[in-house]
Amino acid sequence: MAPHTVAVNPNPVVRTQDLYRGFNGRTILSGLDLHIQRGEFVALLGRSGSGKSTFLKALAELDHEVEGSGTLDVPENRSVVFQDARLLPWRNVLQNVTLGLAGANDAGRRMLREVGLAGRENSWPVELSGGEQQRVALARSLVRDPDLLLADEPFGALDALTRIKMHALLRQLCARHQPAVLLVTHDVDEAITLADRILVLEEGSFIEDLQVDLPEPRDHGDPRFGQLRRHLLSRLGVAAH
Ligand SMILES: Nc1ncnc2c1ncn2[C@@H]1O[C@H](COP(=O)(O)OP(=O)(O)OP(=O)(O)O)[C@@H](O)[C@H]1O
Repeated sequence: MAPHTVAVNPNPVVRTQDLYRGFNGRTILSGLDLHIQRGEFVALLGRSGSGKSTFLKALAELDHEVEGSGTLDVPENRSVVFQDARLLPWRNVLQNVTLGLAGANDAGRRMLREVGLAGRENSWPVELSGGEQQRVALARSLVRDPDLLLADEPFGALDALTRIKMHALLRQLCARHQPAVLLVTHDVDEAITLADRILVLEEGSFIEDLQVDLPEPRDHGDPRFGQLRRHLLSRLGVAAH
């Protein structure tokens, strides 16, 4: 596991420099520098309240109420997935996927097929399970072919089995569509399973920036998986057993 070194690429998809964010005079992010390259899958770990969502919202430019400074370059074409699917209940599945996109029905159907929901185009959100709703949310994000996918605990509300299926699906979809990804998660195993690179945020700074050089699909029984898990848990202040 080598420390991450940023490849020389003059055009990262995401670039932050000296990024500060705070609330009511309290600093949450204190001068973050980060580059994310096209196709790079980055997971962001950190204790509760460390500022993970604040950082993700900064990249999504959804943080209007915040105090801040620094440089932020993010692509226009970006999608955000949250813990809840946030589907419109009065639109069917296909309409939710293609919301705001004219003439995208064929692309929407293709995307629904990719997430395993072919034949459910005319279903209503209320007729879907939580995992299916998150598949629709992923389809809605990826049909826009985003340069940047921002995901804030997207599987946090799902049961363990569905989460495993969604991990495989997300990896496949990202390999195919190649967006840069920032995934915020509390789950160390999820981060190691999915990411090319893992950041740990603590007291406003990245205290870890690790490249995950494990073969795919990632094997939880691989001793290197366990070693990385122990290291990350200790950096998060949790004793691993
Ligand atoms: N709108 C806000 N107004 C004031 N303080 C805020 C606001 N949003 C977040 N904070 C504070 O900023 C800090 C970081 O919050 P943030 O939600 O980014 O943490 P997090 O790492 O995502 O936490 P969690 O893992 O619990 O979701 C917290 O102390 C939180 O209370």
